Amino acid sequence: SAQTIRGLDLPTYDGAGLRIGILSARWNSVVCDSLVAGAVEALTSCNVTDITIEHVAGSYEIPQAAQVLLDSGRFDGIICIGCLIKGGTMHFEYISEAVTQGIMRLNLDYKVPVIYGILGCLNEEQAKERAGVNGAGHNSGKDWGITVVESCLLTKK
Ligand SMILES: O=c1[nH]c(NC[C@H](O)[C@H](O)[C@H](O)CO)c([N+](=O)[O-])c(=O)[nH]1
Repeated sequence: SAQTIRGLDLPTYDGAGLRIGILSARWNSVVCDSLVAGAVEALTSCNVTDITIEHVAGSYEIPQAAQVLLDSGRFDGIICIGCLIKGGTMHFEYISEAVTQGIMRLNLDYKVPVIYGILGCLNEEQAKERAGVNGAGHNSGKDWGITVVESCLLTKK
């Protein structure tokens, strides 16, 4: 069978002493809670113990809340977690684009890793597969936990 080449090899890094914030939307919480758990599991595997978890209502609220965390100066990196599921309107497109641009801007303005963990899904099945809900598929939260440590270590070089 064709070996898939997609995905991220998950090395582990020593993230001891890093202060990591996880900012999660409550919309589609079954998915987001699973992603948060995956991120925490990955961070723990990298010896990160200083983990702060905050919640906002929806993905649209994430960039502003992430900016508040960044302005506190208390974090070396942030993982933004949300799940957008396409509905019957254009809401999905508008929120997704705004949140994506907002998170990228924070990375560049603050020079702090702000990891993009906003799932953009066309249906619930896609969301569950990418969040490892009920053990199905792969939990992308694990990727993001490793990614924030790697980016923090690079930033601190
Ligand atoms: O995080 C999400 N927020 C959603 N909407 C709420 C939005 O993020 C804001 O909370 C709301 O618009 C108030 O600002 C979603 N949908 O509308 O479908 C969604 O799928 N996911």
